[in-house]
Amino acid sequence: MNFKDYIRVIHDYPQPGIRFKDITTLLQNGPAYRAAIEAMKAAVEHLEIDVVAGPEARGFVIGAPLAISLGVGFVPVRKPGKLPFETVQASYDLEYGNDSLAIHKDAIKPGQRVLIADDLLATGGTIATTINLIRQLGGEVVGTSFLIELGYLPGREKLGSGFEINSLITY
Ligand SMILES: O=P(O)(O)OC[C@H]1O[C@H](OP(=O)(O)OP(=O)(O)O)[C@H](O)[C@@H]1O
Ligand SMILES: Nc1ncnc2[nH]cnc12
Repeated sequence: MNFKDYIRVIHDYPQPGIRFKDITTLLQNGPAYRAAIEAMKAAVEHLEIDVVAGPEARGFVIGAPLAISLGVGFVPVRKPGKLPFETVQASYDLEYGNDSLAIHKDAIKPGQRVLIADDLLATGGTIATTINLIRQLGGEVVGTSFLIELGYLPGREKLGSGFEINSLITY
C-alpha cells in the first residue's frame, strides 16, 4: 500500500510556509489505518517492547493501536494540567510554537523497554522531550516509530542515538 496516497498536504497551515501533513484522511479509511499500524508493528516487533508511550494528541491515535497490536500497555504523554497523579514535566519548541509535556511518575518502571510512537517527526522537539521524561523515570528507550518523517527537518539528529528510529512515510 502506498500510504502517502492517504495523507492530505495542506499548504500554509497553521502559518505561512508550513506544509501540514493531515493524517485524518488516513484515519478515516479503515483498511489504510489498519495497514499502517500493521506495517509499523512489523518494523518494531523484534525490539522486545514492554510498553508503548505516545504524546498527546496524535500520538494516541497511532501509539494506542500499535500497543494493542504488540500486546503491551500504552502510556499517554500529555499536555500540562491533564494528568491527575504526580508527574514529571518538560517544555520544548515545535516547527510552529512551543509546548510542554508531562508523564505520570509511576507510568514507567525502571528498566522497562519503551517504544515511543507518534504520527510525525518534524523538528524532533516533542520526541526528544518524551525521551528525556522516560529516561528520568528509568525507562530504556529502545525505539521510536513514526507514521511520517519530515526528512527536510533535522528531527533525527535531535533524537540522538542508542535506539531505532523507524518511519513509514518520508517527505
Ligand atoms: O517533531 P516536532 O517538531 O516536535 O513536531 C511533531 C509533533 O507535532 C505534532 O503535534 P502537536 O504538538 O501539533 O499536537 P497534536 O498532536 O495535539 O496535534 C505531531 O503530532 C507531533 O507530535
Ligand atoms: N508539517 C507538519 N504537519 C503536520 N503536523 C506537524 N507537526 C509539526 N509539523 C507538522
